[in-house]
Formats: sequence, structure tokens, C-alpha cells
Amino acid sequence: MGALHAGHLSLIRLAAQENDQVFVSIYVNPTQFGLNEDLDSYPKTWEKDITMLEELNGELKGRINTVFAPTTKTMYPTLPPDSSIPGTGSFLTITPLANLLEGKTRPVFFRGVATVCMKLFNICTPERVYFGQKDVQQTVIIKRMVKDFHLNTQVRVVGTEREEDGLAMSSRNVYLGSRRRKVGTLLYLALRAAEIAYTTGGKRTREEILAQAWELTKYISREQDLLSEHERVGFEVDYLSLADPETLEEVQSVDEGVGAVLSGAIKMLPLEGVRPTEELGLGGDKGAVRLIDNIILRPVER
Ligand SMILES: Nc1ncnc2c1ncn2[C@@H]1O[C@H](COP(=O)(O)OP(=O)(O)OP(=O)(O)O)[C@@H](O)[C@H]1O
Ligand SMILES: CC(C)(CO)[C@@H](O)C(=O)[O-]
Ligand code: BAL
Repeated sequence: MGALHAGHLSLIRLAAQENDQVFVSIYVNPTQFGLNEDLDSYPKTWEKDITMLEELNGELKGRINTVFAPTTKTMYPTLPPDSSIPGTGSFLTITPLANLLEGKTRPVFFRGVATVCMKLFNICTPERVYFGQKDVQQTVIIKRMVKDFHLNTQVRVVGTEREEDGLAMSSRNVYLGSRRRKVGTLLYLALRAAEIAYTTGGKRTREEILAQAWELTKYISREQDLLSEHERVGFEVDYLSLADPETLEEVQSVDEGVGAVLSGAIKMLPLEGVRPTEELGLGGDKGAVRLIDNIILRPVER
């Protein structure tokens, strides 16, 4: 969706390694934003995106063949895009996957994603498509769509690029501002604690694994509570999940031969006690900022 960062570039780099020609799409797709979401404020940095792509194209010896930045009239030629829950128009729904996890909070999100991806795939007929693991549910849904609709493309998933402190790169991080940015790593730290319980702690049940993640969020919350209103950051955990990698249904224990997806979402709340000089990030701290992240618990080779 543009506002490019190193995570996006890693998808393009892998695509250029595996293919002679790379087609990059930049399109902020309205139908995947709910009516109450941030479509209007979503960061748009077109000039900078093009400069980044030109530089990258030099490094990739000109393999970026096309940057496709369509208008909404091109993508939705018949009816104007509708983001309401009934949604009038031509849509693809991939259920029950689209109703789980992110879909609970964002009920039209995956309908919009599957629909726009089908359009993009039909326009460009790619041999391979590249998606980031940061949006793990999206990758599972696109794989299901490709399988169920017999699309002739291979879905490639690229690992999550992170900032030095572990925060998953995301175009929406610019909404955080400096105070919330410092605490923004908490979801990753919580997922890592749960991962360690599985990989080195030998834990296999849902309760044992997720307890580690919950403990860490509670610890950070207590730490924040001790700070003054000018320093503290409030957050709410939307969900922490331990799910089957293909169905994304919650599991009670991890089958080592199958592995699992550990994922979560948190809402960083608007600040209290804002001082006039405080750096607030895009949007000026008007709303909560929702962050997602995940770690794959890989199957153990037997
Ligand atoms: N940190 C990352 N590492 C690897 N891939 C990423 C990362 N962030 C996004 N991507 C991938 O880039 C593609 C385009 O994503 P998108 O434009 O929505 O960026 P985003 O940074 O995830 O934005 P948002 O903040 O809206 O989630 C998706 O396949 C997404 O999974
Ligand atoms: C898959 C996608 C391009 C659909 O607009 C979007 O959800 C994204 O960028 O992750
Ligand atoms: N990275 C997925 C796009 C979205 O959150 O809207």
C-alpha cells in the first residue's frame, strides 16, 4: 500500500532473485479499510517511494519492470468501492479464515484484501507473488484463495523485517510518536517469551506457552503504571493467539509435526499528559494505534 520501508524492499529483493521481471503494485485499497478505520490518514509518500524503488532497481540491475499504481476507477470499474459490512459490489470472501483473529476486529478487511489481490493477479498474471510474514493471516488467506480458485501462481512468504529493537516494520508505525514508539516492542517481546517457552523451555500446551506472553504484557503494564502521566503509555491487548498454521483455529497444544502460529495485536492508547513540545507522530495522537506481529513455531523435524 506504499509508504515503503525495508520490509517492502525485502519482498522486491527476493522477487528479483527468483524472477527476471518484477511488477510492484502501490495501491491503498479502500475496500479493506472499515468505515471507522484510517483510510483518509493512511501515510502516502509517493515521491519518496519512487526514489527508493529507483535506487533499489539500480541494485537489482533493472529487474523492476513496472510500478503499477492504479486509480480506484481502474480497480473498481463498475461500482464505487463499498467498505460497509453488507458490501455491495463484486467481492471474494474466504471464510472461516477471514472471520478469525484480525477479522474479528476488522470485519471487512480480508474481503477487501482477497478481492483486490484477485484483481491484481488477474491484471498481472504473476508466476509468483510475494507477501510479508508480518501479515501472517493475509498470507494464509491468499494461499487458500490461490488453491480454492485454481490460480496459477506460487505464493512466497518473506520473513518480517524489524527495527533494531525488534519492532516489526510497518507503514503505520509513523502514527506512534516517540513515547509510544519506545513501548511499541512489547508485543514482539511477549511473543518471543512465548516462543522461548516452546523452543527451549519444552512447553507444548496453550496455557504454558501463552502464559509467558501474558506475563510479559502484565509486567510492562505495571511498569508503565508507576510512571507519571507525562511519561507513561497505556495499551490494551486485543488478542494473543496460538493457532494451527493452515486453519488458524486456536490449538490447545502444539503438535510438533505441524507447528503453530503465535500472533497478537495490541492497541497503543492515546497519551495522557501531553506536553506542547512532545513529538506525537502522524495524526497528532488523536486515536489508538493498533500493532500486529507474529512468530511461527516451526514443526520439529523427526
Ligand atoms: N516488516 C515487514 N517485513 C516484511 N514484509 C512486510 C513488512 N511489513 C509489511 N510487509 C509486507 O509488505 C506488503 C505490503 O504491505 P503494506 O503496504 O500493507 O505495508 P505495512 O507496512 O504492512 O502497512 P500497514 O502498516 O498498513 O500494515 C505485505 O505483503 C506485507 O506483509
Ligand atoms: C495485500 C495488500 C496489498 C492488499 O491491498 C495489502 O493488504 C498489503 O499491502 O498488505
Ligand atoms: N498490511 C496489511 C494492510 C492493512 O493493515 O490494511
